[in-house]
Amino acid sequence: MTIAEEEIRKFENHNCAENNVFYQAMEEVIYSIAPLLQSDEKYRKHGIMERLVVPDRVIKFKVTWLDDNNIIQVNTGYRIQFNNALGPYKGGLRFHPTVNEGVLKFLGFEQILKNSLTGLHIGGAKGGSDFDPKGKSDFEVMKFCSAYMTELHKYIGARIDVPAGDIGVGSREIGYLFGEYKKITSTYEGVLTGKPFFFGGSLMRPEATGYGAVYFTESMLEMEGKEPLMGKVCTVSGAGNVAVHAIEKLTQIGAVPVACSDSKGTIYDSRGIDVELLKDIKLNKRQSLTKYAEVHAEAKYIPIEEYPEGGHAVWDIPCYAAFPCATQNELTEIDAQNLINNGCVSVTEGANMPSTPEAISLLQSHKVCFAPAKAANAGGVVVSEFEMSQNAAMSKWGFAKVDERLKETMQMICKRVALTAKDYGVEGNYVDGANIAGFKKVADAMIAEGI
Ligand SMILES: NC(=O)C1=CN([C@@H]2O[C@H](COP(=O)(O)OP(=O)(O)OC[C@H]3O[C@@H](n4cnc5c(N)ncnc54)[C@H](O)[C@@H]3O)[C@@H](O)[C@H]2O)C=CC1
Ligand SMILES: O=C(O)CCC(=O)C(=O)O
Repeated sequence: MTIAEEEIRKFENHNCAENNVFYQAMEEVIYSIAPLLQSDEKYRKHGIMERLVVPDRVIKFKVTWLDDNNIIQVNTGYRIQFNNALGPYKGGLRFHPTVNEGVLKFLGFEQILKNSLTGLHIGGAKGGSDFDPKGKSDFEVMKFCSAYMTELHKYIGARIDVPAGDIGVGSREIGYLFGEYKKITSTYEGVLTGKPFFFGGSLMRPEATGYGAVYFTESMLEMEGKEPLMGKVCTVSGAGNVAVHAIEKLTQIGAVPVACSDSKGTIYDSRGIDVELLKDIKLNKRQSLTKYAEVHAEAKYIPIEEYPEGGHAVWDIPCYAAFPCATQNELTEIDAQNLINNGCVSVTEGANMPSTPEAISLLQSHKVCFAPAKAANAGGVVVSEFEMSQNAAMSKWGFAKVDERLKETMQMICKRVALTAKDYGVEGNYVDGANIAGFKKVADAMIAEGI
């Protein structure tokens, strides 16, 4: 039995229906770090994996709120504080009907290693609720956020745990959450990141994840001796915060992002996505992507039901570089095969774990440059940490400073991941490089801090 198999066997009890995505994330990490466990016995001796896969605490609570018809609604709220060996717990909040403990454990676990890769002092956490903001009025979202914070405020603080946004949580929700925290605690502190700029947010936090994924890709392509993105056709899935800003940065650097998607369908616009229109439809008005095709008749809208099951229309559009920026396991083996058949050279994960393990193996075996989420989408949490620094110092950084530091950090992460992969005999494998480098730093801190 190999070390990886031995380790995976220890954690078989985590493999149940609710934990399937958590188990998927954990299994990938164990396979990647096996050479490290083999070469340095201290990690097993100190039971690092055993300690890392169990969150420090899982906070689960009832959220009761009144809808616009004065009917009582009940949701479940969570905060999973996973690991604070490197700094205060840090990670987003997701509001989506699919949220459960298993999904948040996967996201929190990934966040530990992602935050470690940034080189900043931030631990890993994730939280959220099964509340669905879709179709709710602003007032209902506000009431839900207030009720959620009524419970959450007991567990967070600028030096304890600093939540931010994720799916379904943008600056509107962060604003309401911050307002309630301030009201309950009478404290004006950097307890949340992703705040609107005019009351303590950092410039560029909304753009950071998407921009960062593009910076990472440019760096990876250069390191792998591939042509840069300028002039190249790109495809992006999703149409939320990460996707829109990836499209915006691609457009700024002269690439041609031709596609985006939401849970109902895909837009293909061969002239390049009109990013201002997309922002207005998805980020301001929260409308369906069909509106895009109503304005630009030349663009094609492909409803999800018109594409064969098992694959996704967005990955069947020829591209040089693909950016999955929607949600977990949205890029399947069938999609990977389509990308390969169409000559795709690189795949960058803007979303968290958007590619299935089978898709990753296939892409890597065909030498497609593959940038895993925990490295490539770290830009969001990096600028969140910049926001924490600015709040702590009561200062404000200009756009150029944030952008420059974000770019530098993404380049540093890319280099560190590539060099780690090389050191461990898996040159070009950014998945293994990211897992080993991320794990090693947290593990060393856990050993140094004792049990
Ligand atoms: N917001 C951030 O700063 C960060 C977000 N992420 C990850 O990026 C991904 C997207 O997050 P956000 O853009 O913030 O969320 P968002 O709520 O702004 O947007 C999500 C988008 O994905 C679309 N979507 C959902 N399910 C889909 C599906 N099955 N097929 C196609 N589109 C689908 C939605 O319609 C929406 O347009 C998530 O995996 C999140 O965890 C990762 C790092 C930071
Ligand atoms: O900005 C943050 O604190 C967390 C962002 C996040 O949730 C993520 O990186 O997945």
